[in-house]
This record gives sequence, structure tokens and C-alpha cells, in this order.
Amino acid sequence: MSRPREGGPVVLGAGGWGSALAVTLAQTHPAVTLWARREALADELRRIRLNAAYLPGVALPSQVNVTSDLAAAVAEADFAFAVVPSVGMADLLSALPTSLGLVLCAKGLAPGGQRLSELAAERGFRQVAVLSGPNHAEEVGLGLPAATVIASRDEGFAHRVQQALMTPSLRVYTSRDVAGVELGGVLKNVVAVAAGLGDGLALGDNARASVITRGLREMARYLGAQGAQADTVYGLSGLGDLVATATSRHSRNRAAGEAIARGQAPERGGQVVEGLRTARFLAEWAEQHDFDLPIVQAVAAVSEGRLSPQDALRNLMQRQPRAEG
Ligand SMILES: NC(=O)c1ccc[n+]([C@@H]2O[C@H](COP(=O)([O-])OP(=O)(O)OC[C@H]3O[C@@H](n4cnc5c(N)ncnc54)[C@H](O)[C@@H]3O)[C@@H](O)[C@H]2O)c1
Ligand SMILES: O=P(O)(O)OC[C@H](O)CO
Repeated sequence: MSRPREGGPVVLGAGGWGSALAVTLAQTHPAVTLWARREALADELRRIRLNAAYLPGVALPSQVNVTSDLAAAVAEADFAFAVVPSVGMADLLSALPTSLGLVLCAKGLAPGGQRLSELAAERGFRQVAVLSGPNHAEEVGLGLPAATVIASRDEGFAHRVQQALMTPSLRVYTSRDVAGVELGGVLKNVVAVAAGLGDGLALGDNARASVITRGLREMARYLGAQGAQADTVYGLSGLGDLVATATSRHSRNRAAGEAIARGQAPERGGQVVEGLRTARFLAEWAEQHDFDLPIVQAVAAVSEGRLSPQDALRNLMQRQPRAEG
């Protein structure tokens, strides 16, 4: 049972996903705190009750209290949803008390390629969970039905977060496989960029399905190498999120691949594209460990300008013939 607390749940990060989570939590809590790093954004959210830059079309209910004062936001909290892009997570953690329970919601890696949950544990946080699943903010924010997973080694903590986040439109499962759930969300972004590259080259539905399926196989091998449970990749945080991201008009990662293939800039409207940065970390790791991650390595090479999308496609198609597996 989530402990009823003064002030209610706390969401740190007022981008698209943080805003959608705050709106979701407001369905079942009388008060929700949403922290924005920039006072200008906090002020705008308080005034117009709309996150026009990051989640247009979703109204912020009156229960959502927006602040740019981080210390005040977490002062009475026993746990908080950390929803800043992975590149900013280390800085955010430095500013938080280690007694705070953390629900890590970013789908990327820390500088150096470390998992965010490992970074949090290294920094001394004792209650850590990761949230991941097929959850486009644009749909969750509108209350469209979705499912997600909260993973923690601390089962009691996972159940508290599950109870806090469950609504009639968001079904929350728990898992103990932190590495598996976390890495599913991290890797699916890279495969979604690859699917977008195919879309940008107008390769068709067969090509997209092939990228998704071979990408899933690549995810399974990498997760296995990192000690994740074998079946987690076929759950919501793996296959589920991969399908949602690689096929969605909402996905920034898929759109980034499409833009690159068309010779355009990959970022849109200052929104975070985690897959490009992740591809570089993973390709470096694959190189160091002589580990075959062909789709990830192709995405890294294309995004760094070392290979054209057409050459990357040719290389993938002309790999040594082999058995499926
Ligand atoms: N948007 C989605 O549908 C969705 C769903 C699930 C998970 N995620 C993940 O959540 C994370 C955040 O994504 P988003 O879509 O909310 O981002 P976004 O692109 O919508 O917005 C990013 C927000 O973070 C702020 N920000 C940037 N750097 C920061 C820092 N160092 N400290 C504090 N705030 C900072 C920006 O000002 C902005 O408000 C990403 O890792 C993403 O993969 C996103
Ligand atoms: O828009 P994307 O590509 O960052 O994906 C958003 C979410 O991770 C989908 O679950």
C-alpha cells in the first residue's frame, strides 16, 4: 500500500513523460508535485496549465503543483519519479538525498555507458526501481490504455510504486529483473532509430518487421550478456516497447532515423532522442568485447556520419549467410 503522504507523489522533470506521469498520478491522488528545472517553464505550466513545448494537447489538472524548487519538491517525499533525460540524471541524483526512494524513468545510459540503476546504487541510493514499457507520453497523457513494468530488487518498494501509479487506464506490473527491464527500454530506442532509417529510405513494411525481429534478437543477446533474465526481453519493456517505438508516429527515435535518412537534422523541438547516444555507447562496448551487435553498430556508424544509410543497409544485407538464431 502506498503510504499516504502530505503533498502526494513527486515527479522530477517536466518534459513530455514527466508531465504525462503527473497527469496520470493526478487521477488517483489529490495532490501531485511536478518539478521543472527551469523556473520559466514552471511559471508557464502554472499559468497556462499546458506543457506546450513537450506535451501539447494535454491539460495539467489543478491537482498538479509545479515548482522549480527541487529541495522543496522532495522535502516530504519518500520516493520520487526521476524523469529527466539520461544525460542529466547524474546531476539530478547529486542534488537529491540518498534516503529518497528513486523510480528511474529515463530510457538511456549514464555517461560512460553505465546503467542508471547502477549509477544510483553507486551514489548510495538504497531504494531504486526502474519504470519501462510501451508508454508514449502523448497517449498516456490523454488517458489511453497502456501497461508498464516497475522493476526493483526491493519487492516492497516495487509494490508501493505499483499502487501509486495504477489507474483505470494504466496497468502496472512488477518485476525483480532490474537489468532486463532497464536495458529493454534502452536498446529498443536504437532499434527504433534503425526502423526509422528504413522508413526514411522507403524500404517498406517487410524491412521494418525484419529490423524489429532481428533487433529483438540483438537485444536478447545483449541482455543475456548483462545478466538479465532470458524472458524479460519478450515482455512489455522489451518486445512491447520495441513494437510501440519502432512503429509509432509519436516516437522521437523512429523519427530521428527517418530524418537522418532524408538528410535532415535528427532532433525535433529540443526533445530528447536517447537512441543516438545509446548506440554510440553500445557500439563502443561491442567493439571492446568483440560482440556482434550489427544493427546497433550500423545505427552508431550512420549517426556519427561514418556510413551512409544506404551503405549501412547494404552491409547488413550482405553479412555472412547463417542460421536464424
Ligand atoms: N516521451 C515519452 O513518451 C517517454 C516515455 C517513457 C520514457 N521516456 C524517457 O523519459 C526521459 C525524459 O524524456 P521526455 O520525453 O520527458 O523528455 P522531453 O524531450 O519531452 O523533455 C526533456 C525535459 O527534460 C529537461 N531537461 C533536460 N536536461 C535536463 C537536466 N539535466 N536536468 C533536468 N531537466 C532536464 C528539459 O528542459 C525538458 O523539460 C527520456 O529518457 C525518455 O527516453 C519518454
Ligand atoms: O519518443 P521515443 O522514441 O523517445 O519513445 C517514447 C517511449 O519510450 C515509448 O515507450
